[in-house]
Order: sequence, then C-alpha cells, then structure tokens
Amino acid sequence: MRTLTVDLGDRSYPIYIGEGLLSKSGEYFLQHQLTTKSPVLIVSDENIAPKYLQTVVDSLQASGYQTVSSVVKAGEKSKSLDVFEEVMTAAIEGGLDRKSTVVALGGGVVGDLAGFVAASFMRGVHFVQMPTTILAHDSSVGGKVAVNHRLAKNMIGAFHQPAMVLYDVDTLQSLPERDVRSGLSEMIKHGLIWDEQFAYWCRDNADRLLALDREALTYGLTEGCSVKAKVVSSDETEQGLRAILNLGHTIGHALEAIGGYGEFLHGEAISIGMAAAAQLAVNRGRDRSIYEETTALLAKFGLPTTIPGHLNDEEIISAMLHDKKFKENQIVFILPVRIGEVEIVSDMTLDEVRQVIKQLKGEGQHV
Ligand SMILES: O=C(O)C(=O)C[C@@H](O)[C@H](O)[C@H](O)COP(=O)(O)O
Repeated sequence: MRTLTVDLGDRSYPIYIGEGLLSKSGEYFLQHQLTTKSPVLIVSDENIAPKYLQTVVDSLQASGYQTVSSVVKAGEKSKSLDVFEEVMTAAIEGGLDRKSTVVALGGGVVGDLAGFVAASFMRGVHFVQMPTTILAHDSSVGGKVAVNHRLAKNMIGAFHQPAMVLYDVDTLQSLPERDVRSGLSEMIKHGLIWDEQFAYWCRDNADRLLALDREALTYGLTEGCSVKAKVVSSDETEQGLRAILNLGHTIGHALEAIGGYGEFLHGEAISIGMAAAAQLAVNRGRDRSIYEETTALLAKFGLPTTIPGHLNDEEIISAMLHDKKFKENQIVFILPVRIGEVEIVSDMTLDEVRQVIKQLKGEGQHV
C-alpha cells in the first residue's frame, strides 16, 4: 500500500492507495478517531452501491459504527441542487449530528456531491473519500466539492477537505471502458502540468493502463495523486498555483454544460480542452510540436481532441463566460509551455477563443 500526505498543517490528511482497503474501512475510521457515537452517512450511486456498499457497511459496523446510506442515480446529472437536497434529507432522517461523518463511495460525481453535503450539513461535518474510479484520483484530493448549475459546472460549492482518502484499487477492475479512458485523461493532465517524465511514462504505458494492469494503475494513480497533493498543499484555495490543475477545464467545463452534462464524460471534455489549450499556445507562438505531442498522447488513450461540429461556437463561449475561470472581465486559460510545464494566462481575447474553436472543429487553419 502507498500512503501520500496532503500537507495542510493541522488539517493534513493521508491518501491510502492499495488493494482490499474498503473491507478495512472501519479500522481506518477508528485509526482516524472518527467517532462511533454519531451515525455515518454513506453516499453512493446505483452502479457502485450494489458492488461495494455492503462491504463498507459491514466493516464500519464491525468497528462499532452505525450507518445510513443514500444511493443516487449514476452520472453527472446527480451533481444538482435537487439531488443535494435528497441526500440532505437522508442525513437529517438518518439522525446525523455535528460529529457525524459523510462518506463518498463512488467516482467524482458522488465525491463532489457528498463533499458538498458534508461541507453544508450543520455547517460542516467530517468527510471521507472512498474513490472507485480513475477520474476520482483527481477529484477526491484537494477539497473542492460542488454541484452544478444548469448554466455552469461546479458553480455551487465549497472547499471542504476530507479526513482521509481511502483508494481501493480493486474497485477499478470493473470500470466500463469509457470511464477508464475518461479517468486517464486527468492522469495525463497531471503529467502535462507538472512532470514531463510522468507524462511520457503515461504515453509509454498507455496499453497497460487501458488494460487496467494493477501495477501500472497503482503507479499512475500514486504519481497523479502526488502531483495533486503537492499543488493543493501549496495553494489550498486557488489563489495562484492551484489554477494549473484547470488545464483543459476552461473549454472543457463549457462543453460539459452545453452538452447538458450528458454528451461528454468529464475526462473527455477535458481532453478536448487540453488539445484546445495546446493549440492556443501554438497560436501564441509556441512550437507546433506542443500541440502535436499533446494530441498524440491523448489519442493514444482514445480520447477526443476535436470539438464536434454540431456544437454552437457562441454557446461554448457564453458557457465559458459563466464559469469561475472568467473573472475581472478576463478568461483564465492554462497553456502548455512544454510537456510538464504550463503557464496561467489571463489576457486571452474572445477572438482567440473563437479561432481555436474553429480550429478544433476542423474549420480553421491550424498554425
Ligand atoms: O482541484 C482542482 O483545483 C482542479 O482544478 C481539479 C479539476 O480537475 C477539477 O475538475 C475541479 O473540480 C475543477 O475545479 P473548478 O474550480 O474549475 O470547478
């Protein structure tokens, strides 16, 4: 088992990555002094709950915890205020109190939703992340919790750090192929923003990662989480550096919103966004190889790098203007400098964005 630490002073917490961890949930809870006197709410979704909920319940109960659960529909549409209220109702009816713990057992959607419940219930209770997807190696670390608004992604949320992340890699073996690719998009992002060697390792191990080779996956997730932990440790609330984790997200979030949170999986939208960021960097004078290398890497994982023609350019732009990355009248983009290094750019014009949308639709000339 690997253990990493998100270093946030007295709110520091571990990320445990290994096999068979869900069946030891209760032991980890006791080790982290989460009280047995208040009920624990486990939030999961309809795909994950039948596979792993009982394992977690049994382990927690064996350690003296009383549990209640709330199982939501699978998919991004559950990151909504309606479903948030549903889970809140389960928390109140389940008798949770200010010392209770909320557990997210699932992928990024469940993690963000349950985390926002944990941040808001009685103004904040303990939170534990139990990610069951590859994508969630990103979302389970760092404390960003939120639900979506119809007009913009992650619009209603908070920073609420977990007490621990319990990452049982056994759960990844049954992931659908599309979710595997989508999750690997965030792993690639961690290489692209921070660690050239890791980015090339991802490229060279694409087949093993896609085949869910346990050794490759554990290494990739550990490296990805380690990049994330370092960035979050140095800028918890995104005053500066943390924005680099948003590579691909400026256009990516807009695509998710106008696709009605159903057309693209998060990692697919981010993949297109990363290709757009690389093209924007080239448009601004970087060597064309940065675009070619980035898109070749994403394509090795079967990830999309073009914007579908049926999406309306102005709707994409309008969605971008509702996102958190639009502030002080400027759209923030993260652009690659080279593989393993990015810069934060705040002076992007709408004309440049219009140009890149056309380029990614195959309508504009690639520089
Ligand atoms: O943790 C972060 O910071 C990130 O930006 C990670 C992203 O991959 C993640 O999707 C995040 O939730 C997006 O943040 P947002 O502030 O743009 O909603």
